[in-house]
Amino acid sequence: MSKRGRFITLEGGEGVGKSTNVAFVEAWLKQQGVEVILTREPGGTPRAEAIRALLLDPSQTEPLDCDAELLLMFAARAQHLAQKIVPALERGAWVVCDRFTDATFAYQGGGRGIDPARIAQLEQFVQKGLTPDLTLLLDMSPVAARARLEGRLRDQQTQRDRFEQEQDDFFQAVRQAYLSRAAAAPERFALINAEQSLKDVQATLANTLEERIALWR
Ligand SMILES: Nc1ncnc2c1ncn2[C@@H]1O[C@H](COP(=O)(O)OP(=O)(O)OP(=O)(O)O)[C@@H](O)[C@H]1O
Ligand SMILES: Cc1cn([C@H]2C[C@H](O)[C@@H](COP(=O)(O)O)O2)c(=O)[nH]c1=O
Repeated sequence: MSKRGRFITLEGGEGVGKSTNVAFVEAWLKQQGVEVILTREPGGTPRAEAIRALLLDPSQTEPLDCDAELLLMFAARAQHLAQKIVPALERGAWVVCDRFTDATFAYQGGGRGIDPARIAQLEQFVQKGLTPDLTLLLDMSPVAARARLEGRLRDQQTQRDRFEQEQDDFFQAVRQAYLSRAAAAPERFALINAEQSLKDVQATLANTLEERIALWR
């Protein structure tokens, strides 16, 4: 039987560079000879991506209830875990995921104000104890990150999704919730200053991966 793979997540607010750096982490791990599955949340499988579209769609006029939003996040996660993440880890592949449950604590907890104890109940119900081995938290000021995001939206000519339409105070609360979680679990989290140049962010990521992976050998 092959050894269980490792589960690495990237987290942070909007526009901090997760999509850019998740690809860097994948390439770095592949260079070490590891089989890597790159995925994202909400989404990662066809049915979970359908739930993502519902969650991000900015065109619906009917407001989305906060509890419904929370449950949809966990419904997508249950599908993603069952169809993709758990089978990959069990056959020994490493899974690199752009956002996971820390995003729920940050956005639905910090941003929407849902009691973290209720989120923790759903986490236990859906994940049954499965948590990431390493979480790379890309941290920067939401105001500076918004400027980056605006550039990307202009280049790609896309409109803001339902979360990207939130105001600065929402993203400040998201950032604080992420930082509190990182402070409470330093053995799992690595805090990365995302305000650096891309070259420096990626050098920090490579050093962090090297150090943390050495501890797993
Ligand atoms: N360190 C950096 N310095 C300057 N620009 C950067 C840096 N990292 C990423 N960018 C640019 O910032 C923009 C946002 O990056 P990216 O799409 O990777 O962020 P994201 O965190 O995935 O955003 P979202 O949460 O909306 O998915 C992109 O145009 C990207 O090229
Ligand atoms: C997993 C997860 C995500 N979200 C939010 C955060 C983002 O605004 C979107 C996903 O878009 P991205 O461009 O892929 O970052 O979903 C959330 O609110 N709660 C979650 O659990």
